[in-house]
Formats: sequence, structure tokens, C-alpha cells
Amino acid sequence: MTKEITREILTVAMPKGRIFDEAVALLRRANYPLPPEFEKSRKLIIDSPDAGMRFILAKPMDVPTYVEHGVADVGVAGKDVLLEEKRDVYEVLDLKISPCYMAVAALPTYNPKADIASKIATKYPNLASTYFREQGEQVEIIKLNGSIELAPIVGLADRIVDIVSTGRTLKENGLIELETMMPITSRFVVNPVSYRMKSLQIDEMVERISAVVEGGEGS
Ligand SMILES: Nc1ncnc2c1ncn2[C@@H]1O[C@H](COP(=O)(O)OP(=O)(O)OP(=O)(O)O)[C@@H](O)[C@H]1O
Ligand SMILES: O=P(O)(O)OC[C@H]1O[C@H](OP(=O)(O)OP(=O)(O)O)[C@H](O)[C@@H]1O
Repeated sequence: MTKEITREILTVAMPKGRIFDEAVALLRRANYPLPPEFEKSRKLIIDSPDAGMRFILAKPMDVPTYVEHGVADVGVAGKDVLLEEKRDVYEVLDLKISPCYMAVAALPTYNPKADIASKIATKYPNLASTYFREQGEQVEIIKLNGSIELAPIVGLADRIVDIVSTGRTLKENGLIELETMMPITSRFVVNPVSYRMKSLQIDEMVERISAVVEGGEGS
């Protein structure tokens, strides 16, 4: 009797939005045959039997949550999201896509006052509080969900912690960068249990993507 080696389906959590197209392009360059409906569909679960994969399309900030809980075996998440969410996932590969950086910014008139806790507006409260704690600075964090650059202009906060890419949003809103905090790129993350149970598929996927990232295969 011949024993058939069956490969289990790998569930991949993909971030919708900015990172999505670049992540899809990377997978295609690694020769994963992704269906054309990927780009056009509003579906949140897309099966690719030829690739042996099921894709779930999540909000970028939620990708590590799906991977931590094991409903996705692997996923693609920004380093910003990983630092903010601190989920129990393995970060195994820097995909070097969607580059940007995290920065502290303020109006040019910002004047640090030693006796008052500075107000920091951000979409990244954990990342920001860790950063300022490490700097030995006491701050009050104000969590916002977007349009962060608005906060200093209307007097809600005196500084912001936010992502900078082209610098256009800071510039057009009259803000200046005070400190560069850390560079950000998207990472390939893996559920620790999946890493043991589906090591064959996951190792192969990491190798194939890594070859594209490092060597520019197919680019
Ligand atoms: N200029 C940028 N602004 C924000 N995120 C960026 C930028 N450039 C790259 N990124 C990456 O893209 C991710 C965010 O993607 P996107 O803006 O689509 O999601 P989002 O923050 O959930 O947006 P929204 O809340 O507007 O839907 C970040 O986690 C970061 O790693
Ligand atoms: O340096 P830039 O190229 O201008 O990019 C940075 C801007 O892009 C992001 O905002 P996004 O467009 O996601 O909108 P949001 O304010 O709703 O988060 C980020 O929060 C900055 O505001």
C-alpha cells in the first residue's frame, strides 16, 4: 500500500489596505499561484487550492491577533503593529515591504516644559508609552484612531507619535519631526504551534519568500 503524503492547508492572515498589494506581489514572485479575484474581491476569505492556502483578509492591526489565536497559521504585519500589539507570535522574516518609520513630531512652537507631563496623541499607545518610559520621560498618552497630525494643531496634544512615509502629512499640516523612533517594514509572523505542526509548509514558505526578498528572484 502506498502512503500518500498530504499537505495541510496553510491559513495566511493578510493585512487589507496599504500593505496588501505589495504582499500579494511578493507571494506571486515566490511562485504562489494566487487567484485573480484577490485584487478585486470584497470577500474576506479567499481559497487558493493550487497554492495549498487559504487567505483571510484582516485589518492590519488585527493580523497578529488572528495568528496568536491560531485561526491563521502565518501572517503579514507591520513592525509597528507587532510592537503595539505584543502578541505571542514568532516574527521570522523581514519582508522589507511598505517601509516607513515611527517619529515624534510637534508644531515648531513646541516648547518642552519639565514640570508638566507632555500630552502625546497617537494610534500606538503601547509603543509610545514604552518609548517615553525608556527615555525616562513622563507623558500622558491620548489614544486616537487616525488624523493624528490634527491633535497638536487644535491643542489636544503637544506632540504626536505617528508613522512617517513621505513626510507630506507632517509638512502640509505645519508639523516638524523631533525624533526618529524606529524604522518600520512588514514582517512575516507565525503561530508557535503551527510552526511545529506545519513546519514543512511553513519552512518552505519562509524559504521561498526569503529567496525573493534577499535575491530579488522574479522581480
Ligand atoms: N504612510 C504610512 N502610513 C501608515 N501606515 C503605513 C504607511 N506606510 C506603510 N505603512 C504600513 O501600513 C500599515 C497600515 O496600513 P493601512 O494604513 O492600510 O491600515 P490602517 O492603519 O488600518 O488604516 P485605516 O485605519 O486608515 O484603514 C502600517 O501598519 C504600516 O506598517
Ligand atoms: O508621511 P506620509 O507619506 O504623509 O504618511 C504618513 C501619514 O499616513 C498615515 O495616515 P493615513 O493616511 O493612514 O491616515 P489616518 O490619519 O487615517 O491614519 C500616517 O498616520 C500619517 O498621517
